Amino acid sequence: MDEPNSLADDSNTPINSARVAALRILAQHVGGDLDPQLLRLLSAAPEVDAPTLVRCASDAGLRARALRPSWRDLIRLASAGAPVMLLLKGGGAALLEGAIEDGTALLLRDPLSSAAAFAVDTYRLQEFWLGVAIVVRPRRGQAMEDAPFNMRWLIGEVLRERCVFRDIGIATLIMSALGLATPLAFMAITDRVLVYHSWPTLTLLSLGLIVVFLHETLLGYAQRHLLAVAAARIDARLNLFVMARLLRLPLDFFEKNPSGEITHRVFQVNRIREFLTGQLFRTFLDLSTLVLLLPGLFFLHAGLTWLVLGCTGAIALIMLTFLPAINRATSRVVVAETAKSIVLGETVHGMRTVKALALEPRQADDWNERVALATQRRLELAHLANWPQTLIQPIERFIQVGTMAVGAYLALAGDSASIGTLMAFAMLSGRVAAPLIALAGLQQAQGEVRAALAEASMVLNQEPERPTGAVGMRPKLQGHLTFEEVSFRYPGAQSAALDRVSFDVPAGTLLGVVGRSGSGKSTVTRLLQGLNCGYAGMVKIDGVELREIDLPHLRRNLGIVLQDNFLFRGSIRENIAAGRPGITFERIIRAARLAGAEEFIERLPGGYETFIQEGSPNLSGGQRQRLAIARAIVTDPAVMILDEATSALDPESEAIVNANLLRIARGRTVVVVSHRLSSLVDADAILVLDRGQVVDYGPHEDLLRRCTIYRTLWQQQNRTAQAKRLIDVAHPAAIAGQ
Ligand SMILES: Nc1ncnc2c1ncn2[C@@H]1O[C@H](COP(=O)(O)OP(=O)(O)OP(=O)(O)O)[C@@H](O)[C@H]1O
Repeated sequence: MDEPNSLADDSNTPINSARVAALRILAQHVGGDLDPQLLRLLSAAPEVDAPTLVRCASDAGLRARALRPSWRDLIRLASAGAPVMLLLKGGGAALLEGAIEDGTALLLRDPLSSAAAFAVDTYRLQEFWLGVAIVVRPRRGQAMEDAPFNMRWLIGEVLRERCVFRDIGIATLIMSALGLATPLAFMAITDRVLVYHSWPTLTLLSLGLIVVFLHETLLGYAQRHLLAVAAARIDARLNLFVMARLLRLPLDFFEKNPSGEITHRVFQVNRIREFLTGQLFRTFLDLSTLVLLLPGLFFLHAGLTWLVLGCTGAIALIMLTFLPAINRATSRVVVAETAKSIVLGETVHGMRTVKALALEPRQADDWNERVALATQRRLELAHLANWPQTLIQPIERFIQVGTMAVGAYLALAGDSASIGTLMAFAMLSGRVAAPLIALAGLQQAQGEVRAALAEASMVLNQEPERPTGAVGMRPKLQGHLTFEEVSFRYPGAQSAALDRVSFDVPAGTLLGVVGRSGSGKSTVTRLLQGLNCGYAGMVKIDGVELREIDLPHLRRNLGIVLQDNFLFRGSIRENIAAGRPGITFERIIRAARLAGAEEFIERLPGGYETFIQEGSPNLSGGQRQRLAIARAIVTDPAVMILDEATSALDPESEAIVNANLLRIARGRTVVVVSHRLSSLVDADAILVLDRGQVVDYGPHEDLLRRCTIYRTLWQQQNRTAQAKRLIDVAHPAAIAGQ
């Protein structure tokens, strides 16, 4: 049996083999299936760290977590039989197989060998363990992942913390029992100490109260701490859930809905969570104290207790009467607030255009209008909500003060209640009424929450791009593209974007796609990326229908460059690697060189480590485009799609990209959508589309001869180019003639 250290230092196997093999074993253990292509990339990577391993497992739909467990945690994990990998120093890994019964040693196994597990104690482990463990758990049941986002689902999530809530509940009950002590002590002081001048009773009561206060303080701290922990955990889970749901939505959804509206709707989840763990939970906690307080009140004075309950019932009635109107007003506020967010999101997102077109006044007017409407709606709600509050206030005051007056009247009329009893009753009665009033108040909050839930579920309950858990085929792609009688209509569109489109492109072809605006060029590339699946006919890559192919696998094998590419915040190196695991720095440099980006990257002060801001304002359009090309080719994809990738570039940048295009195209299929036909002259074949139909397919010279649309487009562009040349020539002459 090899010592674990030797796993890391084995010079015959790649440095990451142990970690990759361990990940594969963990995934198999929980019924997962990792993409072999991804595993190959990982094996070749310079370092496979914990976040990379977690990401790979998550890519395969598994739930993985990196932990820093203590020895006791490791023993617990081993005893539970959880599939766990320990990361070793020097890049190695070991599998946690079990623990010796007395907890003095763990059983580890080499993932690269079939030899039996070996035992290590805590001291030995520290020598070669990095202190990090990866735990992989099976994906949740499909039904659970696809479960609709609704109140039931949310309550289920909240109840996952039921152990914490149980502890909080116990603390609350003890506190409410202790809370009875104060009024009872006052009662005793008034009725016994003051009446009989009893010093020993006073001392005893004082000591007792100090103990009670101490316990109350400690329990209060524990209660708030537990609640904060539970709320934070629920919050974290909700946030993960929201992102997971957002990421699985189809692109169509984001194109149809303004980003401000989506963000606003999604944020409603936080309001719902706050309600569940805040107002709702606290009300139920307070209600639970009634179990002790109500008998206490009845014990003190039954008649007055019925009076308090009667007043509380009246308050509830008032609130319920106003409830429907308040709910309607709340919905109107939510709609107005959403409309506000849309303008805000649009303005921030399109600030460049706003500035360029001097649209500030228009945006400001739009914003002012929406703010005015939202303010009006809020005022209407506040005005309406003011009524029940105004009506309730005297009843609340009566509960606090009136019961005292009624009690005094009863005492004068010969009732047996003592002054101390009345004081104790007055102190307790407020605490009984408050949760009952809050319960009625919940009804109002519930209306707001229901509106927020409807908002959030409009986004979170959208159909996903692909059914959850669907893992399709993962063939090794060569790049043979086939469209067979493909027809496609965008949802809600009047006419078809593609109409019985058929063509066949052998692997390794440089294919140009041309046509007038709206002819369906981009739609062809969208279907190839699996962005829209509701088409008729067949789209095949290497003979496999696209819908059969695993979507992440398909997209990993495609390199996409669009007209306007989004670069993320981070260094140039990170942007080219684009978070893909296993990309070496050499590959990044090679991709940058091939894309013609190397020369400008090296001139930047930080080179590959130069930081670019979101949207990359510190780069020119040409530089951004070359980076986008480098990002697309860094994984050496079988198919590259350039959709108007050079149309926004200046002639010099365009010339650089075009000069590299033939080099980039070597060994892969490249689909170039371009309005500039001159950049497609060297293409192996050109597909001419018009109104969603294939008009012709062939090399430039043939099309020029036989395809009228192509010839017209070519002549139009040549005429423009000729005119430009004439102006260039005429201009200096004109200047010279002056
Ligand atoms: N997301 C969408 N929703 C609805 N209709 C769309 C959508 N995208 C495109 N279309 C419509 O589909 C048709 C084909 O559009 P497509 O973008 O494929 O054309 P194109 O040839 O790439 O045009 P351009 O050269 O102007 O980019 C057009 O009529 C367009 O209006």
